[in-house]
Amino acid sequence: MLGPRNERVFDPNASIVLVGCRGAGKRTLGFMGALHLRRRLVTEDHYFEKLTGMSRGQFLLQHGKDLFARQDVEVFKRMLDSNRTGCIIECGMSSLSEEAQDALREYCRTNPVVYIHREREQIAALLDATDATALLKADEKHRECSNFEFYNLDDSATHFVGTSTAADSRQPVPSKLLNVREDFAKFLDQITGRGATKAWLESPFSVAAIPPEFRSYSYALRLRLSYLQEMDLELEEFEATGDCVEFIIDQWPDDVVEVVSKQVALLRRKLGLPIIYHVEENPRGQRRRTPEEKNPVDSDLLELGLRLGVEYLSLDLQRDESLIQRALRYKGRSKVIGNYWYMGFGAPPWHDDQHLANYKHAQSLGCDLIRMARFSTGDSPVEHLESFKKLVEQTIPSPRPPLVAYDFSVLGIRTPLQSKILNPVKHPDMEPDHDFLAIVSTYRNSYALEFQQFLLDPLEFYVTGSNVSWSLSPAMQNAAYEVSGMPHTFQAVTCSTLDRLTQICLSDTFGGANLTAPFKVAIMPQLKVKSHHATAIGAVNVVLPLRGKTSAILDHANSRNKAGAAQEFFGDNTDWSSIFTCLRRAISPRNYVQPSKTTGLVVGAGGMARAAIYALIQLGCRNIFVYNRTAERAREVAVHFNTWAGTQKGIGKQDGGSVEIVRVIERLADPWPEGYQLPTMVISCVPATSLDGSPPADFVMPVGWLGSPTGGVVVELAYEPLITPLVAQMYAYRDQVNPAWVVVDGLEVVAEMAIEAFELMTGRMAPKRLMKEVCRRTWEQQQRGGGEGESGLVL
Ligand SMILES: O=C1C[C@@](O)(C(=O)O)C[C@@H](O)[C@@H]1O
Repeated sequence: MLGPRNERVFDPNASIVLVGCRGAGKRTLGFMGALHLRRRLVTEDHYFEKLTGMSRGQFLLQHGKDLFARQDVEVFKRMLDSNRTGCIIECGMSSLSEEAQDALREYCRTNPVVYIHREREQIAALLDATDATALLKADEKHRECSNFEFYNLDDSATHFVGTSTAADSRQPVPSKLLNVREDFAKFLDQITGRGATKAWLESPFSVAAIPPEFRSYSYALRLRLSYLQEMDLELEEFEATGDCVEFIIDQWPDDVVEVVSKQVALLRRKLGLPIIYHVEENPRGQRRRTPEEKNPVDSDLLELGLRLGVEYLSLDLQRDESLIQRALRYKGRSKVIGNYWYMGFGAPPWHDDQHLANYKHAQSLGCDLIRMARFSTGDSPVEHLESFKKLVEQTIPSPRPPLVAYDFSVLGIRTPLQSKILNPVKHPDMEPDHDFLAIVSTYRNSYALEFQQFLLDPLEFYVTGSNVSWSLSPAMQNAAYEVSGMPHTFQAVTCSTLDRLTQICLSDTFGGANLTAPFKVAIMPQLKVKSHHATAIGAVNVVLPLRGKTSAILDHANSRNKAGAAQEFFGDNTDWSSIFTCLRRAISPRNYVQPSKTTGLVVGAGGMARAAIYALIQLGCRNIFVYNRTAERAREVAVHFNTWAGTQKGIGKQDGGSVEIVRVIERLADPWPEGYQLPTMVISCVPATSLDGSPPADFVMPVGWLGSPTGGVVVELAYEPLITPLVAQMYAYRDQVNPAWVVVDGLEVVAEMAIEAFELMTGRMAPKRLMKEVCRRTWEQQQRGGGEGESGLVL
């Protein structure tokens, strides 16, 4: 039997329609979505005016209610019809009419129509009290004429992941709506199917590039709705405790749709992991339900998960046929994990033909992954499961859906590493409680076991360059290895010759290195593979050994954390991406980049300045100015990027000629270049201490360049001292003149670099909060004249 046709895979460029109540945040999300996907934003009000030549209010006054209603629906339909691709369409009040809803239902066949909603109390607070009840009631209809939904979680539902020592009262405030922006971008990437491909093309070794089922080992953190509801959990503490999270719905409160949507939004925001969405048929501790009672409820809940755009839907294939068919028809771009659970005594042994038949059936239904778990009473030696896995490999030609299979008993799963992928794990603080997998290991312990069983090897990692003894990276990386269960080591090694660097890299236990001067550019010719960002910048700061047995990148990526000979290396650049992350986090909605208008200023002309320019380009900025004490070097950098931009589709000319997106400012005394807005993004990449006998740059902004009425962001890369002349100037300016300036200090950026380097080097999510804390703590210890950062080796 074949699975039903998937009804919700649309052309990736199909316009996305946003519907929902007034006050749900459609306009803001529409704006953010259009920026993220680089699409045109069409709003109903604007479209009405464009077609009729007057606003809706004016039309109503002039033509009366009946004509207005007819006109409104006509405009609505035309708006949908003439903008079928390449847009984000924000619907206004018209979507409350029946005729418009019919049109939306029709549109759902070809395009994503997203119902935007948020906590009812919040909407009610925004609306006129008399309106609120009626509007919210009418709003419920939107669920029936949409095919996706996005729960617009209040931004304050997450606090900024930062540190809290006294010195931090000056920490940058994250931009308002940053969380919402990131959640919505992730949602759009999922429903358009562009997320994984984009990550893979840009940086094939990044965590996001390789889905958990394609990693050499991966773990799913089990989180039950009942835990989340009953326990007062700080979800941030679940950071980096799995490769994905399995959200298990095991109770049905009255407002279950609201509760589940909100939990999915919270998990997405706070854990940042792919979600496996599972609706449990017979949860322990709950009353047994009749099939008539449970099938419709569970079927609706499965559909809700798919509407919310979860990455994986877990579907029990021993359930009612119509429930299975409905989920498969609606699957969209979510991957379906087809499950067979044998939970009681008398489960067929692994060599029973039933299991292979089950696998084939799940495959024929179109499942993307297949999961089989079997209650075992000592009747099933480990070898049986292993032979079953081999049988699948030998009899089913590839590509075949990845298999997750394990034995479990009343004591939990047999061993944490039974299945290679999506092994269940729990959070260390969590009681086993009423989980049928009574005991499962934690992520850390399971991962540590991989090393104990020699599946992975302890490796040596480095930060190296001519001046690294004070690097904060060893403290951050070693702390991260410790909490992640990795027996690796990370040390600072002062070295300045390529020969010596090559010697380090050729060791069988070399895991990877962070590079600083003088290697970032000099190493480029020696690298077999580079990310395309590193190629564009012309510099790398992360080097990894390539130990795959084949030339496939996936094979190399999955050989991380393993020792052995490596002759070839991969290079990437986390300097630009960490600056990019810090800028994006700090920029306010009023200063969102508008390519033709927004201006950026980069101070310096070394490797870091190149990374900063590239970060600005990636943010969409096309007016970038560079100032450097030696203007000649700034000119070289400008030529590099202008030539590169000329070869890029969407940035420069199609003929490959040079385009001027980077320009040089010769002197600080010069007025800001005429015809350009004052800068709203400033990145200083010059040292604030004296290096090699030359005087410190001590850069401060000429006051005349600081006049942006909407303020902006200043990113300072130096952190010796932390309060550089520029940071001090900006604090004062912010306090006395314009509070709309945000200052990001050097520790914030260097922690972000280390986080991204950890993920590239190990393929695992970094414990971000911990690394940020260790960064500040180590820096403070160094200031007091001691601490971990000092212990670099000199070679
Ligand atoms: O600039 C930095 C920071 C760093 O030098 C460190 O010490 O952690 C490591 C470099 O790779 C990175 O480019």
